[in-house]
Amino acid sequence: MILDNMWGNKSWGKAYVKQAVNDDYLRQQALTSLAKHTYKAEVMGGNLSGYLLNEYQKVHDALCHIPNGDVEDLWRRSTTALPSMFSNLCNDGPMLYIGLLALMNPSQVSVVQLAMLEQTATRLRYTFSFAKHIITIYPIELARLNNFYRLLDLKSKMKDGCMSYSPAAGSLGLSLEVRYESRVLNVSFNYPGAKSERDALKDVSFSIKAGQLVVIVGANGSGKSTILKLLTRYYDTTSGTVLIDGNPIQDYRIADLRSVTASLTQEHTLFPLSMSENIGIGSPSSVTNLDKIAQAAKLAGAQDVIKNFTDGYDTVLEPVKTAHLSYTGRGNEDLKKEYEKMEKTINVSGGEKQRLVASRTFMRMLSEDIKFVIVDEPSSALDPGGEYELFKQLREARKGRTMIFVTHRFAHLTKFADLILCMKGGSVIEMGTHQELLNHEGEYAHLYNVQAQAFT
Ligand SMILES: Nc1ncnc2c1ncn2[C@@H]1O[C@H](COP(=O)(O)OP(=O)(O)OP(=O)(O)O)[C@@H](O)[C@H]1O
Repeated sequence: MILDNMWGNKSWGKAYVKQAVNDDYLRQQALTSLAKHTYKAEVMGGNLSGYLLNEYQKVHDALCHIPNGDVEDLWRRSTTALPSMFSNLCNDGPMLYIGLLALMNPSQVSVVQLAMLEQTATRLRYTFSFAKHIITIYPIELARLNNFYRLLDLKSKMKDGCMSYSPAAGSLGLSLEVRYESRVLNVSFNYPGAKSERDALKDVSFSIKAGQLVVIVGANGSGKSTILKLLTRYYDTTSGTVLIDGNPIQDYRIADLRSVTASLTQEHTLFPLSMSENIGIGSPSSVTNLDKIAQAAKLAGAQDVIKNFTDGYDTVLEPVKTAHLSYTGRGNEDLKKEYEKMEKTINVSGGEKQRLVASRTFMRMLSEDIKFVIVDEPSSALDPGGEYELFKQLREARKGRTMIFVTHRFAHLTKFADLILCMKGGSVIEMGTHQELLNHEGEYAHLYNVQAQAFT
């Protein structure tokens, strides 16, 4: 009985399954999970922390600031009996004392004294209840909230620049629509803490004019993705300079650069949010614009994926854990079935996931003032027809913006490219157009012919 009371009230030793069904609570859990490391690149790259913090604050207010924990954790905290035993003692203790006193010496205790004592005891009980909240719940809640804010306020460790990158800041006489010009001069780079002797990039130089379509090709590990990371300032060069519109990339505010960049990489992932929010978050200011979301889904070929689910755009993907099966209930088949029914997850295939993620990038391209688009192997799970269509739509949605593709399956893309960079061992070994490089009969021609043969 005492153990039962101390360790979680009435559930001690019993088998049970519980589920949280409150929409606000579930959204709070989903938003909290976005502070995890797995989403870091996406949250940073999409400048999403402001939007997510705002959404978190809304749901936190809607829940009247109840503690943020998983369903079992919450229940235990609200029902653990030690504090309530203590507050009961406060209530009953004085009465017990007066009762004993009255038994031993009835003449010393009046009815008024009894009433006053009871009132005092009630007040004390409230005081202890409040103290219980402050002592046990509030610090935990505060720690979780702080953690959430800290994780979402993902400040880059790099020194930020102070120059804004706004449409009026163009240089080199470029038109306002196509101003994202990159020049990489004698750049070498090695990843911080990398064990390899070899630099990831070694004395690389090239120039991309605003509005060009560039394709980077080369073997695994040749440095293709690393170039994109330097051009979007996820890292600073070890030596050499990266210029954006004629200015060193370090001079610009990082958030400004991110705000004009749309990316689609293999690291992009789905969030535990609805399909529509997963797409709409590509442009937080248009997250409720369902027409635009549908247009973005269509461009990425995701509309059929969405139609497959009864709840369509409202389907919540990779939902958070909502149910709890008690330890003692694990051997109980009926309870287990009940639990599995409650905890069923929404699964999408790898290719469907890539289409949904690509919809987010299209959303960004449709709604934001994007100057630079990077695409890094976003289609490994798509069938060849799907990949061809996705690349075609991306090319067409480009509308004069600077765009860089990194892909191994480039045969249907490079003939549209203004510039191809062919990489090997961290260096750009050839650059030019498709025809120039074919005529050169070097590494690019070799890679191209290997791909072409596979389709003849
Ligand atoms: N975060 C990292 N830390 C340390 N080394 C890294 C990191 N990322 C990449 N590298 C190394 O840097 C080199 C270039 O990697 P990069 O990812 O740019 O190649 P890639 O050409 O894009 O390869 P793939 O075609 O396989 O995607 C490789 O030797 C790789 O092992």
